[in-house]
Amino acid sequence: MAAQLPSSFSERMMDLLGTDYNQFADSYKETPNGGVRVNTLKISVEKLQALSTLELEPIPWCPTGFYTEDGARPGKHPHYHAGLYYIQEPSAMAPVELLDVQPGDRVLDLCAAPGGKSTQISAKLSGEGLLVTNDLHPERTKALAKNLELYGVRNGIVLNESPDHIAAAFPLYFDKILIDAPCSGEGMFRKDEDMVKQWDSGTPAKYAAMQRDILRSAATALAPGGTLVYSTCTFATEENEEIIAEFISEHPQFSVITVGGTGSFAPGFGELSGTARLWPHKVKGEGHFMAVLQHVGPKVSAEERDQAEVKLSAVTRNTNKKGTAHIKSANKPEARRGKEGKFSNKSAAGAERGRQGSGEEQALAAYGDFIKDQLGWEPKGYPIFFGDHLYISPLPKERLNGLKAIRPGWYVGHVRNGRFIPGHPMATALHSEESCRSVSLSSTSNEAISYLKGETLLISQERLSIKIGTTQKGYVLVCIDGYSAGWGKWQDGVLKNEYPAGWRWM
Ligand SMILES: C[S@@+](CC[C@H](N)C(=O)[O-])C[C@H]1O[C@@H](n2cnc3c(N)ncnc32)[C@H](O)[C@@H]1O
Repeated sequence: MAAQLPSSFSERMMDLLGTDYNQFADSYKETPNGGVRVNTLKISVEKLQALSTLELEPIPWCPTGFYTEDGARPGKHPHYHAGLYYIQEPSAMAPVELLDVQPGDRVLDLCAAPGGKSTQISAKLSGEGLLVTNDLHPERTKALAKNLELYGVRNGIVLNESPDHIAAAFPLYFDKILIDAPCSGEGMFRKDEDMVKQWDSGTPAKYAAMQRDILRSAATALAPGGTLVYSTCTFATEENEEIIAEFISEHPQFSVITVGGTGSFAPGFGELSGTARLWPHKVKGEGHFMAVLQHVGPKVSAEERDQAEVKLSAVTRNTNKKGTAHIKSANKPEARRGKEGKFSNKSAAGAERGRQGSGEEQALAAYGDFIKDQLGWEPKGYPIFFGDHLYISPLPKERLNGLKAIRPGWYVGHVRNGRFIPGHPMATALHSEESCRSVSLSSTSNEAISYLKGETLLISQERLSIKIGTTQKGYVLVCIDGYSAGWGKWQDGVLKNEYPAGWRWM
């Protein structure tokens, strides 16, 4: 690391670490470790290990994470463009492991951009349940949305909201919440010199105020019995143990689950020894802090919580003197809104169409034709239109009323002149066997890179995988080593490239 550590930072670290300080300071002479995390939404760890030319060394705290060797350029490989792995700092893979996400959970990632941890959560959800992923800063939500798309997430909603708005819209709603808090970033000094330049001795106190507010909002949105993981990439105790101690004293319904002192995790300081730290002089990774907070209330299933919300909203409506419902539609539980909109279910589709008017009805019909021909199966979820653009969402539209949704669900495409044009994110989330037409390009051939550069390819008819009863002409799912990367349009031996300009290989 070329930049000098600020002297007030070094003095504080000497006080904190005592005799360990010299070892800590020496770690700044070492090169930071690089890492990749396998995207198990698309490929298993074993298959990636067999396929990849990268030298992969396991990261102890993340079964899907691997150190990459010095000088490796994992971003310059077609596998990266097929979303097979996410490039992530090794310590940053730890918080989601501690959140213990299970398929079917409702998960909120409150401070999520650019999306490293959200993509990790999605992989653990395996397409079941819900991920609401959020960032306060509008510019940063663009990268967040793009990463969810690159990694093939179908059950994610991207918001650009303040945590208190989210808490008001989803009270007692989530099984798991991650707060990867904005922080003074001291743990990243070795990796990112800009963090050193932006730091002064007042920085931790400034962030502590934000962290306090974010934690309070998260406590409101967590369901009884739920789990909240709070993490930072900083060393300052005022952003770590002190914040957690204050939170627990204000919220006695939470307790700290002990992880510090187990495996690679060093204990937190003082009474908060159950919280965990990753130290750059003790593990191969940058500095991190994590606290696992458990709501002590009895666990209640999502369905029971929805039922309770229905009863509660009925009571509040009845006791409201003006006789009007004062729970905004954004708070209505799914149970009151019936089942998911389904194109094959005539009654549900009819109701949906009735609400949406004839333009959307026609657009849904065009979409229905497309998926019948291209997929032969129907994606699960609620259809949500933004103009001509269609999303398939894990939540009904009304659930998102009043919230700034950057992506209300899986973007499947748009309708132009009555025809459905599939979107790039639809392709990246499909497995080759889920598309009636596909072609696989080898990552070791020039073809894969030509495709990623946006070039037209010559592909003979024999190379297409076509399901019985499907015509050859039409949209083709283009895969790299068998894993989806985008669309092409095939006719008479020519594959017209549909890889979007903003995503191309440079
Ligand atoms: C440490 S970064 C998150 C990194 C991300 N979790 C990942 O793994 O890629 C913290 C994020 O919090 C966002 N942020 C800052 N203040 C916030 C707030 N009050 N509410 C929500 N997000 C906030 C920042 O824009 C930043 O993207």
